[in-house]
Amino acid sequence: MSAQILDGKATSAAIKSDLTTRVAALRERGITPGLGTLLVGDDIGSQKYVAGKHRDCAAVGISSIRRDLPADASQKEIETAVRELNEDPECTGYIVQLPLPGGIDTNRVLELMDPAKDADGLHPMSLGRLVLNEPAPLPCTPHGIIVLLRRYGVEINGAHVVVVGRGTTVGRTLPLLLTRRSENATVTQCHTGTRELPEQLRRADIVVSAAGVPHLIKAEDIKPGAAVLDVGVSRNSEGKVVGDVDPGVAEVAGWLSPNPGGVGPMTRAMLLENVVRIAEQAAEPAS
Ligand SMILES: Nc1nc2c(c(=O)[nH]1)N[C@@H](CN(C=O)c1ccc(C(=O)N[C@@H](CCC(=O)O)C(=O)O)cc1)CN2
Repeated sequence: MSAQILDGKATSAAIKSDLTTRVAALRERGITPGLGTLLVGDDIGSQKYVAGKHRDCAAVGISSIRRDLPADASQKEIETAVRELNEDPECTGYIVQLPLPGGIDTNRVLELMDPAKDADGLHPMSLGRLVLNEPAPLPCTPHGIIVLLRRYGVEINGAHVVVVGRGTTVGRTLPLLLTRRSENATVTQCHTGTRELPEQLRRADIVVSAAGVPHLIKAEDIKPGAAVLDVGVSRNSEGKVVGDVDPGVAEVAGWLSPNPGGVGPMTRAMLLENVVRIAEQAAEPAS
């Protein structure tokens, strides 16, 4: 058996094509959505991701606002850039690329963002609204995972999902989305401190690994036919991405997201979706 590939590249291309139409409709009404990014430092991965986000914007007709600061930028300089993005009328939604350099108070930076411009769903107000089941921009990677599973007809309703990882962008937030009534999954959250991880994995219908530990997830720990999504990013000595999932998993799983080419492109597509939705909502405020 060989797993069906959950192709994030192809799926995100289809989503971007729909978004192009929605952006054109906004532009016809004189509204130009603009994505702002704040990137601090010279981490190769973060630079690549931000560059990719702006390429995507150009492809769908969203305008781009880039603020890049050096790795030694102070807390105050970063906060000033956030305030400028809050005030910039051309920037209708923005993100602070994570992680920020060591020594920076990330939560303080995120708290300063205008929640009405939160394109990442990571502002404390958005996260609180998600917990409370209120409408909010959804965090891009978890949302992308759910859209990818749905596009390939993987049953989420009633599934037992094991999420490996406890970071804000995936591990903490994905269980919040999966346990909504609309998804109705049962979630076990694991992390690098979990004892007996293989036993947990073997019970899963869907495994999502975002631990950042190369080849942590082995074929012998996967239930035959399960869906496995690889969100882990480590880099080898040539700078190439190495995922959390061992290549042998392809022989046991029913579905597998490649890495690269799986969840990453979906993350970018969901960011565009948030930017477009924020602009549409601002154009037609709820009565
Ligand atoms: N503010 C945020 N910071 C970070 C987030 C986030 O959602 N918001 N998530 C990750 C990084 N990330 C988005 O910013 C991201 C990761 C991966 C990709 C992607 O397209 N990856 C490609 C491979 C690219 C490569 O070779 O490195 C793929 O998987 O095919 C896009 C965005 C942490 N920070």
